[in-house]
Amino acid sequence: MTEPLLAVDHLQVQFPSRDKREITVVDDVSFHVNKGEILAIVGESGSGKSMTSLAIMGLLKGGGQVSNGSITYQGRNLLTLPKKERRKVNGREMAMIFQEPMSSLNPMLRIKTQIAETLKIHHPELSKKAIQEKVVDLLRQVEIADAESVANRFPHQLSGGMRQRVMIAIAIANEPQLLIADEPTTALDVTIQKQILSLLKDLNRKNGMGIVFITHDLSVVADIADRVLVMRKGKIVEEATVFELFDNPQHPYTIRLLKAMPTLDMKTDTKDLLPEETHELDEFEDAPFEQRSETHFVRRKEAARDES
Ligand SMILES: Nc1ncnc2c1ncn2[C@@H]1O[C@H](COP(=O)(O)OP(=O)(O)OP(=O)(O)O)[C@@H](O)[C@H]1O
Repeated sequence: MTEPLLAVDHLQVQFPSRDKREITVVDDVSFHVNKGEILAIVGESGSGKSMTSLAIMGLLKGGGQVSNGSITYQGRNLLTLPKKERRKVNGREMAMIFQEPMSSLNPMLRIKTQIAETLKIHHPELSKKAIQEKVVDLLRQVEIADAESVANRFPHQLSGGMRQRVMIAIAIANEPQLLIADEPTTALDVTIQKQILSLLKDLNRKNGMGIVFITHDLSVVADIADRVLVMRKGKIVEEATVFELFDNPQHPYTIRLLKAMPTLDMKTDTKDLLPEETHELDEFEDAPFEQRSETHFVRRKEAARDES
């Protein structure tokens, strides 16, 4: 078997508490990401998804620490890597995007300056002209039409969707093999959300970039994931391919999450739903066709069947 891109083994993350006892927020978590794969981590708020990804990136704050386990990226344990080496990994080999791009963009700097900075850190040999060209090229890669003009703007002059595209441009600037996307579409409206998902899928296909996609939204999982981890209270309760998860969920928590998701597949199975949930389902069935994200899933399933 080929070596995975990322292997997380028995990861434990703890925070100190006032009474000096440690609070465990990620508990004995093990999983891997293969090259070119999209792995979704799904679970309710507080289940430990973000803490897992921040631990991978070495970005835990507020006293949070990896207290046990290992994180191996392309054969190297990131937890024991010297600081200088570790810094080289972030941004160059793996990158992260967040729900709110404004928290990562500097409001005082033009978009071109911010993208150029990332390029310069990892490629000091590039000339000014080469960097300028690469900035525009990156904006085009994230499907920004008027790339030259956008490069000259400040973050507040862009819409939320455009800012997320800029963040993706910064993340992919040095062609990382792994992108960690923490709820990158949650703050966006449905249409823009779909465009960003489709962009990430394209980048995954074209560049073979592995993606860890963190979300609480199962319709996003159905749309984008190859494999899924379900997290609850800091632990992984289920791991499956996307098709297995939706067709044959094993853990009661996964089943509960799926039941809370209005889908066409579940249209005929409403016996376990509360009256208000059935009402929501009725409303959903009246919703425009394109809002029914499960149709993507049905299409994906058909395509996978055709391929095999
Ligand atoms: N500074 C901190 N000190 C102690 N506990 C913390 C701290 N920051 C986060 N936590 C706890 O860690 C747990 C996991 O949080 P995490 O952000 O990983 O959840 P999540 O699944 O990503 O949820 P969300 O979708 O809301 O971001 C939560 O119970 C949270 O309260």
